[in-house]
Amino acid sequence: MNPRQDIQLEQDRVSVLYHRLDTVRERTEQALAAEHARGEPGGTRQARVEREIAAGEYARRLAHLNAVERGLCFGRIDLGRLDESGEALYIGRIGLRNDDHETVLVDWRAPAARPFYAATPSAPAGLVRRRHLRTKGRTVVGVDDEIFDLAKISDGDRNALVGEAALLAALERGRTGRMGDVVATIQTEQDRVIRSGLHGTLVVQGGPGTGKTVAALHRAAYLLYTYRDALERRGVLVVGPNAIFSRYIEQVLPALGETDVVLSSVGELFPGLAATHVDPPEIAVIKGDLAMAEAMARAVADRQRVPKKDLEIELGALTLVVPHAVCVQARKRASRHPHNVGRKLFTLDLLRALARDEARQLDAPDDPEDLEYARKLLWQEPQVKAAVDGLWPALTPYRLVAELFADGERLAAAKLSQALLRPLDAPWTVDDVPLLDEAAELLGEEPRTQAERRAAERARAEEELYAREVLTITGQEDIDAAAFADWHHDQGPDRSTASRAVADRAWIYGHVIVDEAQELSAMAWRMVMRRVPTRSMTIVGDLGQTGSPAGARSWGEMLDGYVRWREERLTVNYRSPKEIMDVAAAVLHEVAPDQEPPRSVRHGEPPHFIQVTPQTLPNVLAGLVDTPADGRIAVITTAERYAEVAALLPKAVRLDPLDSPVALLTVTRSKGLEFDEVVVVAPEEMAGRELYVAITRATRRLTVLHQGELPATLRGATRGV
Ligand SMILES: Nc1ncnc2c1ncn2[C@@H]1O[C@H](COP(=O)(O)OP(=O)(O)OP(=O)(O)O)[C@@H](O)[C@H]1O
Repeated sequence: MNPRQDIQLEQDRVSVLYHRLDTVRERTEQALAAEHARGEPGGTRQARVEREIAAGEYARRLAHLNAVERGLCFGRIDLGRLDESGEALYIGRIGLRNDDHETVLVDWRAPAARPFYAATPSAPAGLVRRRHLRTKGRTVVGVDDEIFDLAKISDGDRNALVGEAALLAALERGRTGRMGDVVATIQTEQDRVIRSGLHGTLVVQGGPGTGKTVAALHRAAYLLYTYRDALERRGVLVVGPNAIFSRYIEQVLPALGETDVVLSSVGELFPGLAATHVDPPEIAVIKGDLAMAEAMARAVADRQRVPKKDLEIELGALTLVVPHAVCVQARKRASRHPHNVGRKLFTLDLLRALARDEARQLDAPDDPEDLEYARKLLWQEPQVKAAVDGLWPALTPYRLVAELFADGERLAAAKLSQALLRPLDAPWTVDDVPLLDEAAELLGEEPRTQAERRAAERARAEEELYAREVLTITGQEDIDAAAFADWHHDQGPDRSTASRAVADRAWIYGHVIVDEAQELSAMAWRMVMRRVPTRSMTIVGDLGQTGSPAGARSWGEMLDGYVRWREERLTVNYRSPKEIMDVAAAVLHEVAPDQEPPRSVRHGEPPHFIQVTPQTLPNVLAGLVDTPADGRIAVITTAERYAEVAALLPKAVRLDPLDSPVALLTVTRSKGLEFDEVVVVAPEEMAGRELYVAITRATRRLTVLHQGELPATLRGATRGV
């Protein structure tokens, strides 16, 4: 068959698949419309609930069907023989069946699709051919074949790329400013990461551009497909380095049909706060150290005081007294509990003692009911409240941490450095967030919230009971009563698992993915681990790129205390051409000699090195960013140089870095992103690891502008160029 016939053959098949998609979509739309039509006001509560749940399910299904329009089918595998007797499976973004319930399209995540990604010439997994279909809209524009012929395997084939032509075509495309999915071209080593089981902690170590982020996101989609029952209710959390990064990746999962995943950065993990400020390195190191957990406990204990002598409270003509020993005993009893729970016990003990003293002074009989009444009255006295607040105040995490850092004596009591001192109204930093979380654990809930929670639990139990009844009456016992109650409680699909999870600090996720994980401090790990007691996690990062002074130098250092983890490595760089990666490898060798640089799959332009002076920098920079380019440019510099360079690029600063044709970023903010062209300004002022991150953001062209002498590692590289 010649290529045109192949394309025609596949076009026929792809047209059938789109036709099927249209049919399924139409049927779902009709079913949804029918549910809405039934939705006239009135009817029993039970009927309304049934309608709502069915409509929600259809709406979800419809959104999913709409999401897979682009690139519905992208692959075909042939098993057995390449003639009529062989079997061909088509691989796509979702699974489809015909009216006879036969599979006509295999979901990329289904076990049957696995050979499409995992087969190599030396281990073809029963395949005789793998075919990538290139489509534009609904039209097949090309096919790329790999024929597996065991007789002709060479050594080089053992490391072969899956669908090399399709892969290279995907990599050559200009970047859009948003990460896209790669379902059609997932590589074998990435496939291993994606399909690794749900249980336990998987660490994925890989150099820049090896597809750690993209593989982690496809893994989320795979896990949700394969373990939907286990994950749908608890949800999946993806933690990234900052909000720009979250926006950079936010389209990947919806394009794979998954919308119910929480994307967050460490600065956003405490509900109600979105911290972006960063501390100076020496402060970040202190706040990130695990010793901070004990210091926070000391800071809380410091807010649980007793007077040096007896406690005396003047109430009109009376002076009520609580003996010192009673105060000490009350504190001892209460301090075994979280602070805000302890406050209640402490208060009760003091009120008891005060009521007894009052009765004694008034010669009143020692009657338990009278005493209880007296206690209640005493609690209404402002002097009593003020005394308790002075000794054992009700605290929120914000108040505890803000007052700790604003008071030298409190810092000293917690055995913390005075370097942490700052104004009471200082903005919250990213490194404060794990401390607020720690504080929330130590403080426990405020009594009022606890009462609210109990009420909510009662209401919840009633809802589940009601849901069970509805499902039994309507003969839908296969639907999970708790999920049904959730849905009903939330009045439809709007309040999804994700939106409930985001708002609840104590939410426990079914799986947590941490990206750029090398940047997390020990305290940040402590916070993340609270959200996933099962330790079902995927941790992706690169120890060669650690920028935070409180970040990881080894995975064991951060993780061994929590879990026994397994590791996969990604070794191929899909982002930067070999010429750029060679320069990066020299830098890596200097800063992290134990880390292996990834192998690039493409060739391109060698990097350009230009020496500038303060006088020539504006013109040189303007020349680089003004030249009409067919892609997106990032200018990357240090935090110290940012303002100076920003003055030269006012437009770049005004626009969103992900949408602007020219973006200006500090190294920290460029983490995880990529651009067609990168201009590095002031490499001589960057730490080695920063330099490594900056130069590995480029997909096509790298220009390095240096004023002083080039860093030694780059000097070697220029000689080779
Ligand atoms: N199998 C693939 N097919 C097509 N493109 C791919 C594939 N794997 C990775 N890429 C592309 O390579 C680029 C780098 O991927 P990604 O950002 O996931 O790498 P990373 O390892 O997270 O990098 P970094 O450590 O620098 O953040 C992205 O544009 C991604 O889409």
